[in-house]
Amino acid sequence: MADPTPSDAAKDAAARAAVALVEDGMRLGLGTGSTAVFMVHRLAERIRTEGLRLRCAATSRATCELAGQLGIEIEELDAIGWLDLTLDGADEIDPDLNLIKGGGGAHLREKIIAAASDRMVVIADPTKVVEQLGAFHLPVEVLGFGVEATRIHIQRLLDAMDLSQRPMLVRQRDGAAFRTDEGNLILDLSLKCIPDPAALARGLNAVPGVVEHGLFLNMCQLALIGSPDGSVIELTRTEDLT
Ligand SMILES: O=C(CO)[C@H](O)[C@H](O)COP(=O)(O)O
Repeated sequence: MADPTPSDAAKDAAARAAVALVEDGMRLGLGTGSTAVFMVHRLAERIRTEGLRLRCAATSRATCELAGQLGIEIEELDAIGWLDLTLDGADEIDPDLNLIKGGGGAHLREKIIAAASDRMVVIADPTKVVEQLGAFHLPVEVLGFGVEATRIHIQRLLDAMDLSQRPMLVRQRDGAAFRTDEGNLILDLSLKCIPDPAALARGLNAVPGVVEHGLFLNMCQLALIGSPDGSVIELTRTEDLT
């Protein structure tokens, strides 16, 4: 196996800190992505060594498969009902802990799981912390049916909001359109910056054919930012401190 990179060490540090928040009997949401992979491994370790009894729901097929390989039983969200805590990665984190997610194309299930949790804790390396959201492309999951009409609606919305935008691309993988776990397409929006994420979220939510976008606003209560030296910084929302 390749030596761990500084970025791996940072992700693992954040993952360890997040898994330390897990208590026996909890109902957990397990996120998706390379940082979440470290978290699932660390969680499996704690289950093995401490015999934690947990009920877990996964945000993607990939996480479900990994958890299964590591001996973590995954249940349907509806079988559990509600979750105490969700641990997930992010593509960008702003000072209010608003997020862009969906780099892995799993943001639909990720948002449903996070919204069904008392608490969402995000884990990341320092490259994900930004002053303003938008340098990372914003993923928008759309139905395949009428995708061109949906694209035109979104373009009009972006024009009306004066959000500069390179051509909106249907995400590709292995030479074909990428399909999400739900069988939908993803449009990646290159916006450079998003001055008013709430207004953009409202606009996207109103477009027929949009299934879910990657803006996670007011959902995350704590971000754990790992560093390659193993230290972890905790970020909380400024409004939660007052
Ligand atoms: O939203 C996600 C998947 O849809 C991931 O959490 C996000 O892309 C971060 O991934 P990584 O930890 O690999 O950087």
